[in-house]
Amino acid sequence: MTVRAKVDVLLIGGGNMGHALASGWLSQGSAIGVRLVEPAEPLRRRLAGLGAVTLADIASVPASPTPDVVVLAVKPQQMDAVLSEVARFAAAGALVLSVAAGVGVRRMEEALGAGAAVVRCMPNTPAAIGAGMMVCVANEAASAEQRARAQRLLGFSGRVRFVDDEALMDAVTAVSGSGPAYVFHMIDCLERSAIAEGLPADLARELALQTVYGAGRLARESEADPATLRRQVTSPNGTTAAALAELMGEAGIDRVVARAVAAARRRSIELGSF
Ligand SMILES: NC(=O)C1=CN([C@@H]2O[C@H](COP(=O)(O)OP(=O)(O)OC[C@H]3O[C@@H](n4cnc5c(N)ncnc54)[C@H](O)[C@@H]3O)[C@@H](O)[C@H]2O)C=CC1
Ligand SMILES: O=C(O)[C@@H]1CCC=N1
Repeated sequence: MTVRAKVDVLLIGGGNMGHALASGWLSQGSAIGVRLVEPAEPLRRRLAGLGAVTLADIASVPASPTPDVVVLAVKPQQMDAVLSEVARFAAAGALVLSVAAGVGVRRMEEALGAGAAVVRCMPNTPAAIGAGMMVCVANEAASAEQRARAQRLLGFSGRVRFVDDEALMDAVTAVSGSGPAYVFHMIDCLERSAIAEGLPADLARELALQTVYGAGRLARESEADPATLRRQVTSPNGTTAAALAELMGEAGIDRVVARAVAAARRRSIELGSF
C-alpha cells in the first residue's frame, strides 16, 4: 500500500487540543502541511508562527486542493455546525478525523452523508511533544490507505491504537484523554506538600516534576509492573510505608481514582447524547 509522503491537514479548531496536535505536526519539517481554521485571532497567530496557513472560517477554505485529512478539534457542542460545513470535503474524498469527546462515528456519518470516511480519535495533550496517546475507531468507508494515513499522522504525536469496539471510547477518554490532568494535579499536590514541609519553592517544583517524570519513564521502560516498582521503593517500616498507609487507606487514592475515572466516563457518555 502506498501512502503519499506529505499529509495535507485541514485543522478545524486551534484551541488546547488542536494546538497540541498541530504544534507537534509542524515540528516535523515538511512531512505535514497544516491549514488551520480558527475564529480567534490570537490562536491563529500562535500556529501561524509555527508555519500553519490560517483562516478565520470554514467557508473561506477553497474547494481545491482537497485536504487528505480534516481534523475536527472543536467542542462536542460545536460539532453539529462544523460537521455540516465540512461535509463538502468528505464528499470530495477527505478523511474526517474528530477528536471530540463523546461524538460517535454514527453521528458523524449521518451529518457528513453517505460514504464519508470517518475516524473518531481520542488524543491527549502530551501529543504536543510527541508523547501523546491516541486511540481511534475507523468506519467502514475509511479505506486501508486512509487508516494508514491517520496512523502515520497521529504517530508523529505519540502512540496510536485502533480499536474495533467504539463502546470502549468513553473509558479511553476517562483514562488517557483526561488522564494528563490527573497527573498534573498530582504534580501540583506534591509540589505544594513539599513547600508545606519546608522546601524552597524552586526545589519543590523541581522535585515534584523530576519525580513524576522519572517514575513515569521507569514504569514504561522497566520490565517490572508498577506494583513491583512500588514495592521496590517501600522499605519495611520505612518512610514510603508511612506515606502509603495514608495514600492507600480506607478513604485513599485507589477509591478516589476509581470514582474520578467513572465520573469522566459517565460525562463522556452524556456528551454523546447532546
Ligand atoms: N483539551 C484536551 O486535553 C482534550 C480535548 N479533546 C477534545 O478536543 C476538542 C477541543 O477541546 P479543546 O481544544 O480543549 O477546546 P478549546 O475550546 O480550547 O478549542 C476549541 C476551539 O474551536 C474553535 N472553534 C469553535 N467553533 C469553530 C468553528 N466553527 N470553526 C473553527 N474553529 C472553531 C474555538 O474558537 C476554540 O479555539 C473537544 O471536543 C474535546 O473533547 C480530546 C482530548 C483531549
Ligand atoms: O475534558 C474534556 O471533556 C476533554 C476530553 C478529554 C480531555 N479533555
